[in-house]
Order: sequence, then structure tokens, then C-alpha cells
Amino acid sequence: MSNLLTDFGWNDQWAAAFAPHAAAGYAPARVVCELRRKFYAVQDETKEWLGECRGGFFHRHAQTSDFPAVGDWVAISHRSDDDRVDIHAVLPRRTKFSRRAAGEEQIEQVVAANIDAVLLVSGLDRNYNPARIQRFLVAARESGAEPVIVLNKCDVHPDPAAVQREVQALVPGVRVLLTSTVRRQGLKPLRELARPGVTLALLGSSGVGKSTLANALSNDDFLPTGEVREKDSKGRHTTTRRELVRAPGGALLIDTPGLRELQLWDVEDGVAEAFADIVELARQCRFTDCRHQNEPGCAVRTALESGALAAERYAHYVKLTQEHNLKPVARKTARTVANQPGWRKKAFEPKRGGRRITSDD
Ligand SMILES: Nc1nc2c(ncn2[C@@H]2O[C@H](COP(=O)(O)OP(=O)(O)OP(=O)(O)O)[C@@H](O)[C@H]2O)c(=O)[nH]1
Ligand SMILES: [Zn+2]
Repeated sequence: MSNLLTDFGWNDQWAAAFAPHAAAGYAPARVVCELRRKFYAVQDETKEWLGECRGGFFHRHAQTSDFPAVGDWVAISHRSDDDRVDIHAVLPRRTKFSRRAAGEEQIEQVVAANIDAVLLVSGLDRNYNPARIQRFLVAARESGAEPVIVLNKCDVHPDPAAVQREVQALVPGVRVLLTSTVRRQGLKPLRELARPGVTLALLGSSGVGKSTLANALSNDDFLPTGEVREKDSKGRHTTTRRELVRAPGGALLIDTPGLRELQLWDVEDGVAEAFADIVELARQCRFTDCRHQNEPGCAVRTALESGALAAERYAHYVKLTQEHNLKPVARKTARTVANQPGWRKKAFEPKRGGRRITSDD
């Protein structure tokens, strides 16, 4: 198979998975961007195409999660009369990050697929946040991607090795890397991780150094900004944003709004912290899954009725959870954190005992 496909992560395993589609006359391509529903920018062995899921695809695939996502390998065919391609199938994903869309049915939306390793970047100019690291690990494990913790800006910390040990103790078995792009320290293990064809995602708060690290993955300058494709064969103008880009060092970086949005740890931590009283009340409701509406023995309603909890405060809390699509906190969700299938349900994990390092990072 051509180098271009290999550049985008194609290998023998994918080729094996693709065999039935090859037999059906389809060609492989990788989704580099979701443009809008049904339309995708896909990279094949020659170039980037506008790919579309048409009728047949809809008939065969009922669920939202069956549709292509950035990072997916798909089976395409070329149209004879058009510069577009049809997408017929999505190869089984090795890993996936999903979000659960609003509503009771919890529709799964895949926001990125086939990420090999996901890096949580923290900046040592601020305190790292153990709760966030734990949540990140839950999300990463659920996705199947290898989690890696990157403690960047070690140049500004008096004792970065101590922080590394501390974090490592929190997450046994997970790689914890110490880096400084300024001093160009600790980049070697990162570059080894970012081998050609490997797909990575960098997560972390704004300003921790994700773009700088991405640049440092190779010695060349690298700008993970969108590309603009000017025209296609029929003279139409198509502008393609790329959410999967190839770093000059050869690794593939996925950065999608959906993936960033998954970092609800900020919001969840923030809401749970700001409304710790409500979280605490919810833990006293009779029913483990109390929604604090008409359930008997609801500690939240009781507190509202007695005036112990101000109505405006509760209304504010409800508004915030709805805005961010968080589940109402309940004893069940507050307790069995580690066993919940959906990590979003971990929104109100109570802070356990012991030392807590608080900060916005
Ligand atoms: N001292 C120090 N500063 C760094 C290091 N890495 C990055 N920075 C600086 O931190 C700032 C933010 O870096 P970015 O790479 O833009 O951070 P980012 O995570 O991509 O931020 P967003 O694009 O907002 O998500 C820049 O001024 C960098 O020069 C480092 O290792 N040490
Ligand atoms: Zn209740």
C-alpha cells in the first residue's frame, strides 16, 4: 500500500481488517475531519477527498455511533462523474472516545477513533490536580487508548522529580513524563511515543503547552492549524479543516472540538465543588438514584422545604447541570464511582479523604 496511507497509520493489521472490503472493490481511507453530518474529509492513498455516507449506509447503520468519526478507517468508492467518494463501511475501531448526547436515551457519539495514546498535559507552573488525573484515566481506559501523563514546564518548578514521584504514586503503571520544551528536556520519551503512524491526542487546560509539545515532537516547526484546499477538479471550492494532522515527526495528532469538550472534568469539578452542600444532601436521599423530584425520603427536597437549602441556589444548580448535560447527583453516582460505565456519571464523585491539591489545573 502506498506511503501516504502508511503515513496516516495504515499497517498490516488494518489491511487484514480491510480484506473483505478490498474484495468488494472498495479502497481504504482515513477520516481526517467530520465536516457536517454525513460528510467527511477522508485521506486515501493519493489525496484528500470529500466523502459522503449515502442512502445505503443509512439503511445498514442505524446508530449514531456507527457513523464515521475522525480517526476512523473507512471503505470508499470513487464516483465516476464526481470528485467525491462514497463511504460504505467503517472498520471496527481499536479505540474510541465517546460522548453521550443529551436526552434520556444517552445516544453515543464517537468524537475520535483509533487514538493509540492520549496525553494529559499539565503545566508545573500551576498545581496539578489529582482528581482530574483520575478522571482522565477513567476516560482514557474507557476509550482503550494508552494514557500518558505529561508534566510540562518542569523548568519553572523547584523540584519536578518530587512532583513526578507524587503523581506516579497516584497512578501506578501509567507513564508519567516530565518535560520542558524551553530546556528541551524529557522530549526523547515523548518522541519515542510519537512514532510515525501512531495516533495521539493531547489533552489539558489552555496554556499548559500542548501546541509547543506538538511542535517539539519533531525538530521541525509544526503548526497544527487547519489547512485550506483551494479547488477540486470541477472548480468547486472546498475548505477543509483537518482534525487529524500529521506532525513532521510522523505521528498523527487528533484534535477535535468534541474531544476537547470531553474534558468536562473542569466543569464537573467546578460544579461539584461549588455545590458541595447539594452533593452532600443527595448522598442522604433514600433512593440511590433519587432525582430530587417527587421521590419519598429526598433529602434535597426536604432541605428545600425547610429552607435549609435556598430555592434560588438549587435552581442555579439545576440550571448549571442542565446546561452542561450532567446527571443529577445521586447517592448511586456519588458512591460507586469506579464501577460506573459512563464516566460522565462520575460528575459528583465526592472528594475522598486525604490531602487535596486544589488549583485550576
Ligand atoms: N517555561 C515553560 N514554558 C512553556 C513550556 N512549554 C510551553 N510553554 C509556554 O506556555 C505557553 C502556552 O503554550 P501553548 O503550547 O500555547 O499551550 P497550549 O496548551 O497549546 O494552549 P491552548 O492552545 O490555549 O490550549 C507559551 O507561552 C509557551 O511558550 C515549558 O516547558 N516551559
Ligand atoms: Zn433526592
